[in-house]
Amino acid sequence: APSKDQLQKVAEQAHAKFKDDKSGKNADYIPALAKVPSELFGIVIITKDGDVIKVGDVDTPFSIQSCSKVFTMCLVMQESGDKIVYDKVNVEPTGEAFNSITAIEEGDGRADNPFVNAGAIATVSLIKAKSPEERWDKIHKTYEKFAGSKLIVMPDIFKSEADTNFRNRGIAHVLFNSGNLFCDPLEATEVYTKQCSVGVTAEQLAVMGSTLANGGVNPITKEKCIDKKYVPKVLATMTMNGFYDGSGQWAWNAGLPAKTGVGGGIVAVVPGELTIVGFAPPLDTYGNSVRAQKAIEFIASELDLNIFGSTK
Ligand SMILES: NC(=O)CC[C@H](N)C(=O)O
Repeated sequence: APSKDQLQKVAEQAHAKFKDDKSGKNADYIPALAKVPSELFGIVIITKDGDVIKVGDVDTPFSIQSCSKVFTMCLVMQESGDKIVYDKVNVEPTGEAFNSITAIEEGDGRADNPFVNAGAIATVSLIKAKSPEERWDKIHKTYEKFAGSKLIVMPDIFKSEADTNFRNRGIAHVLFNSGNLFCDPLEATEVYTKQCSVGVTAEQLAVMGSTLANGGVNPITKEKCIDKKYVPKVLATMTMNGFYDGSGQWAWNAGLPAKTGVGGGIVAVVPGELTIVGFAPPLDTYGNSVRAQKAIEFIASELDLNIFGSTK
């Protein structure tokens, strides 16, 4: 495994190499995301032993967005087992955009996988809860356990998305209509929107990822967040679906399970070793952060971390 000094050096190189890269564009379909400063750029690496390497804007909270989908999947697996996700949501790539409705209709009516919006909303609906408050509370507590710190919903982001999320409300209703959503559709959408609006720093997101790199145990707090036996399923799902219709290109370039969010975060996992988080708001056409991708690809390549084998 690379030493702490090596990790620090390569993280600094990645930051220097890509910090002036202006390509991509902030998400603007959620109006509040368009206003986040585009130049923000942070990189964090956390090892399974709890070593923390930080470069750049690592203390600025940003909305977790779709990186959250990983941890809600973990909650449902921990609560009800892995089979429920496989059976009720499915685990197949759609080859379509993250907010596709066509993908649901072209398949068998299920949401396809937990990391597109349809699948994430369906996953939220699988949480055992008697009220929206309880559903949200379980998610919130799960994320805080994975992060080992207090997390709050960013009010401006939540309001902005809740006021404009008509497409996600539509997706929830399409799923409900075919028997593939398991609570009230507006409740599922509202709780999903809240989970996407949780604010995390790059460091907090990295602690969340490091818990998956460490077999489900948070390496900082030592708390168990998910059974070890479920972690490979989560990482497999990240590998296949973490970047939506850009997942093939990511696997080719980085060779790491990872999940992106339209807030600009990407959390990547080297199983059994470490996590790498990149944060930079401008996105490519798939909705994945440009600089975070480049930084993680660079670090993975320099340190030869590709899970499929050495690329040297
Ligand atoms: N890809 C994403 O990060 C999308 C999350 C966002 N909250 C949405 O539902 O559209």
